[in-house]
Amino acid sequence: MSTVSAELHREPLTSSPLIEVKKLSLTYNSRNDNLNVLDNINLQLYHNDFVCVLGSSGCGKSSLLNVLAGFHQPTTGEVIIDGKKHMKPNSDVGVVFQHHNLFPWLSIEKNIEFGLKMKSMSKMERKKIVSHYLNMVDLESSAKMWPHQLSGGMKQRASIARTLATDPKVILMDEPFSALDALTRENMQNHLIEIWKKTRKCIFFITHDVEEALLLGTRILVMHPHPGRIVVDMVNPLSQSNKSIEEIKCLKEFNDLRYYLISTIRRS
Ligand SMILES: Nc1ncnc2c1ncn2[C@@H]1O[C@H](COP(=O)(O)OP(=O)(O)OP(=O)(O)O)[C@@H](O)[C@H]1O
Repeated sequence: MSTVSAELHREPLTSSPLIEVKKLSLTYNSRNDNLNVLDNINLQLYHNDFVCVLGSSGCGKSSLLNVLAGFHQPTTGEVIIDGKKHMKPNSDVGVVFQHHNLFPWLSIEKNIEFGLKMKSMSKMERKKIVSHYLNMVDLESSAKMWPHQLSGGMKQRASIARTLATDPKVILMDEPFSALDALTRENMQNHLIEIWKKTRKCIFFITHDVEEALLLGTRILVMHPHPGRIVVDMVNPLSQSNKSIEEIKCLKEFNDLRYYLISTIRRS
């Protein structure tokens, strides 16, 4: 690596972590085999963090996300969210998957409203929140449409709005744009940056795309496999830039970091 300095993440002086992962390991047990997928993961996530997670296929990224979501229990160690041990899925944690999981029998606005009904909110409150998030993801004119009438990018925007509407403390995203064409993907990246700037939600975002991580993340993690572990946890110096995506891609620093991250992933 030439000019790039991959600093370790430094704790912000002002806040305590929103999420703490302590000495976490995960083993999948099957009849014939035990697969040690995650080993000694220690991680702190803060309010305002946009953490992008990179690593070769099978290194355990989704397994880590599943533990953070509460879908899997760690074999050892623990996940603490806002001071409480996290044991099962709850409204503190929102998840956006690679393929949207909108209910096909509900309109877009009803999909976004769904989680709010679960929270027993008044109709007026629900209407206000749905309208706010429809506006944030630029889908006001599609409010009455059904999921099958929307493009792939619009469906993912609706999924993000539905997740945001319930006001989770953290949003976990598992390759949310990987099924989209290049142009839509770039559009979605711009949307997500804008949403993050407005909400400053803690986002944990898995991607295979090093450029995407550099364009979106305030922090970048790289995992290596066998067993899955974090080998890089760095602040992304490009996240402070006010430049456009196109301008950032032309920077020497962008290309140096890209080269550094790709070679680190390849070394696994
Ligand atoms: N439910 C499960 N039971 C048994 N093994 C599993 C299970 N889920 C994942 N694995 C295995 O755990 C390892 C890590 O898988 P995981 O999906 O977490 O990796 P990943 O880094 O997200 O991969 P990809 O980038 O290809 O999505 C793989 O060897 C996978 O086969």
